[in-house]
Amino acid sequence: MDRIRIRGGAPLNGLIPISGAKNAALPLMIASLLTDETLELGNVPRLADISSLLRIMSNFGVDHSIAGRRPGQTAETGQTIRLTARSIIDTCAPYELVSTMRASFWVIAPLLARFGEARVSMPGGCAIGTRPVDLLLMALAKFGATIEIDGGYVVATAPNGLHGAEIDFPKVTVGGTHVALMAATLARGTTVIRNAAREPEVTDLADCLIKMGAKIQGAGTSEIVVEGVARLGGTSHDVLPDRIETGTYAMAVAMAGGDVTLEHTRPELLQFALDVLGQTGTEVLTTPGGIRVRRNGNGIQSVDVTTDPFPGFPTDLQAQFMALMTRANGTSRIRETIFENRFMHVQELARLGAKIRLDGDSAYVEGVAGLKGAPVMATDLRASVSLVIAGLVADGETTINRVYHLDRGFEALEAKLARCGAEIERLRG
Ligand SMILES: CC(=O)N[C@H]1[C@@H](OP(=O)(O)OP(=O)(O)OC[C@H]2O[C@@H](n3ccc(=O)[nH]c3=O)[C@H](O)[C@@H]2O)O[C@H](CO)[C@@H](O)[C@@H]1O
Ligand SMILES: C=C(OP(=O)(O)O)C(=O)O
Repeated sequence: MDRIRIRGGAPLNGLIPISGAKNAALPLMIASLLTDETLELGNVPRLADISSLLRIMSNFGVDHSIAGRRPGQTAETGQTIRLTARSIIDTCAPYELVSTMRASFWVIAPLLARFGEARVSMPGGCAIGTRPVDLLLMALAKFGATIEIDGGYVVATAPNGLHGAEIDFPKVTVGGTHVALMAATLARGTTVIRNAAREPEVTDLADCLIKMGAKIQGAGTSEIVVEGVARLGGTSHDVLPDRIETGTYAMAVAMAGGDVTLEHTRPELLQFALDVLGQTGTEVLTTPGGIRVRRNGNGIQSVDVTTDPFPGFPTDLQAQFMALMTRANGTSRIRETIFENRFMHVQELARLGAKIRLDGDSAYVEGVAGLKGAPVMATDLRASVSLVIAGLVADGETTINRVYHLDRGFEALEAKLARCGAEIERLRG
């Protein structure tokens, strides 16, 4: 299994290109199941999760091709993937394929909406809490689907198609909103989704669905109204920039010090997190195509944060921010309100010398003068990258095991950091 080795101490200076968002690319790829025409997606990141979803789509009989690089494109431009779900031969998503990744469960919505049936294994994904799918199933039942659980699979049927529905989510769910949105596009009549997730990835999916012919209003607000249509067509769409990757590198610069421009990204995708970063004493400036992050000489101030649905502080940046706070002046309280078990990085950060006390949904991080390199291992994607951030300033060598978690969500992580001066390398095998 690959490992990543970092020698801490080097500041970061230069340019980091931000990839397309994993959490937008995945539902966009799934949306291709809603039409028999071709959906062309640009700026798709090269990630393990994308390959895993392509395997699942191939299993259904979806044709796909990855376009060659066009003139003017660089390795950082992202890949263009064309998906055509013309003749679907199977509507079952098996356990072996679905168990590695949460988003793959969402195929249930377009399969049901277009073919009237789906058999999908209960999902996997990052080990950050129990992560039930009750709200997704509640939404599908409201559309008129019959839902049964059989041998670890959700079996959903709607032989006469779906009908529009009033869906009130009792809590904000990104996956629930994606599923309801996709199902609603082909349901007969009007659907109203209340307490919808406002995450930019939901808006990106809605924008693409609208280009495919869907009638959607209100995406990006907490009430989305969808007028069902008989069929959707193909289109071309570029995946929006990855706000979590953007925030991760911004925090890495805040931690290591230096001056880095994050290219091909947009500050409004993570304004709350950037404001928090500003409060830590890091300079954050908007540039024409991205964000410039700078911290030279001054210390890191502790700041309290609470994770919240968008536009609040994202749970997917909580671990990275905690890594930053391990070196801050003073104590920071970090409250996790989205997932009940998203503190798996605490014990690994402690191996590097961090002082963190857990109390219910809060971590109290007392900044220390220095961290010391050590072998560490993480159990999920964002936790793994928080260890990279800590490793950037830890004295000596930090080796991060189980790099496959990082490969799920960070494209060319070592190359992007090494180009800015980090001493980081992948040890293969
Ligand atoms: C692939 C992808 O986009 N993953 C993101 C997505 O995950 P995901 O879509 O799984 O997260 P949700 O927004 O659905 O989860 C939010 C909360 O709702 C709960 N819940 C959810 C569904 C349900 O049926 N019942 C229920 O109780 C969850 O346990 C959690 O406590 O949004 C999360 C919250 O921003 C992010 O951390 C993940 O990176
Ligand atoms: C939790 C994440 O992914 P998933 O929902 O696929 O587990 C994530 O992207 O941080």
